[in-house]
Amino acid sequence: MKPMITVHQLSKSFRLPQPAPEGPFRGLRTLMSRQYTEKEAVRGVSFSIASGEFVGYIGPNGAGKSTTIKMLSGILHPTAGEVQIDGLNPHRDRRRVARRLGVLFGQRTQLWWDLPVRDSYDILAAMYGIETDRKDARITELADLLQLGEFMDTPVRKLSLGQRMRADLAAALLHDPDVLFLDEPTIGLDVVAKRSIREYLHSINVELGKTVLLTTHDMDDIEQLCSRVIVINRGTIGFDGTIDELRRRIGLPTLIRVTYRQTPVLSSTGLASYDDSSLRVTEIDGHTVTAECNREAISAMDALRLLEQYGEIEDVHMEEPHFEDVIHNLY
Ligand SMILES: Nc1ncnc2c1ncn2[C@@H]1O[C@H](COP(=O)(O)OP(=O)(O)OP(=O)(O)O)[C@@H](O)[C@H]1O
Repeated sequence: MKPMITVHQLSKSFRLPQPAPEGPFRGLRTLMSRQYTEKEAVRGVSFSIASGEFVGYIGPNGAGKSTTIKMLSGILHPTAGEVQIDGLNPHRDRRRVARRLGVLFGQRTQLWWDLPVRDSYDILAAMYGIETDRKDARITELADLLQLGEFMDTPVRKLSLGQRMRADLAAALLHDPDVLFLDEPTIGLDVVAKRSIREYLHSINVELGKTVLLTTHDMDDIEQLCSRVIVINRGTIGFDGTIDELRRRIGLPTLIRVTYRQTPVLSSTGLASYDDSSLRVTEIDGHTVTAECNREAISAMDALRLLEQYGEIEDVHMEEPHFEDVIHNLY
């Protein structure tokens, strides 16, 4: 599939005034200083995203996510490297790229706070040069998809956070862009609103075929929505692949909890015989034994066969490592 977004050796450095020595008016003296330090926020980042992909762009605070997104959308000039959105350069072709891009910042709205939602769409449509007929059809379509009907005539400041996010999502989609940059679209939402936003995002990708780049600290968003994840840390890409590949790479163990019909013939001295890298018993509680299984080294079936030697198994429970824990290990 042809690439929709191409990023090649992208870098961004910020020049910061060097802090003045301790003393009175330190802040002011720092501002006046002619000495600078360079902060390399993004360092030689390269990736390519195909049309129709849904990609998570994640990393700890200060990793360089927003700086990358700002360069991708033409807001910031890179210090080095190149970006192409469907073959266009966001800095040289800013207007044309803006028509191809929809951007949602969960932390701040692009709607007019005191105006009814509908009026914000009118203003945005005028800014994008969308004709009245097309605009009306588009708003009807989006109101239907995102269920905006009940608050279309309500001022933005009176919306709940979940409603506001849906209204903002419609604003990002109004000009029918091919690519969406979503920055924390579920931030602050309760579980019900989160679920509905995730469903909308899924259908925007699957039904409308939009290419989506999602930045979030919510690992459930990533796990439920993204086919691929790119991890940035201290300005460089640490991982680019599927969620399964990421799990395998981090190699956190699967937990197997086995309940035997009788007390298993497994004493604390017996633990040692399991204690290799593939299967390690971590707890014995009455009839129940918990073991950590390294799925790279041993299959779940073989692990169970091993555990079967110690009694007749009544029940088995398996727990994959939480994605949040996987990511914690990566950061
Ligand atoms: N305009 C700026 N001037 C100076 N430094 C900046 C500027 N913008 C970002 N930085 C620095 O660049 C680094 C990357 O910041 P960025 O906002 O891209 O991180 P992030 O991954 O989006 O973080 P978060 O998850 O906290 O939003 C940080 O150290 C930040 O302080």
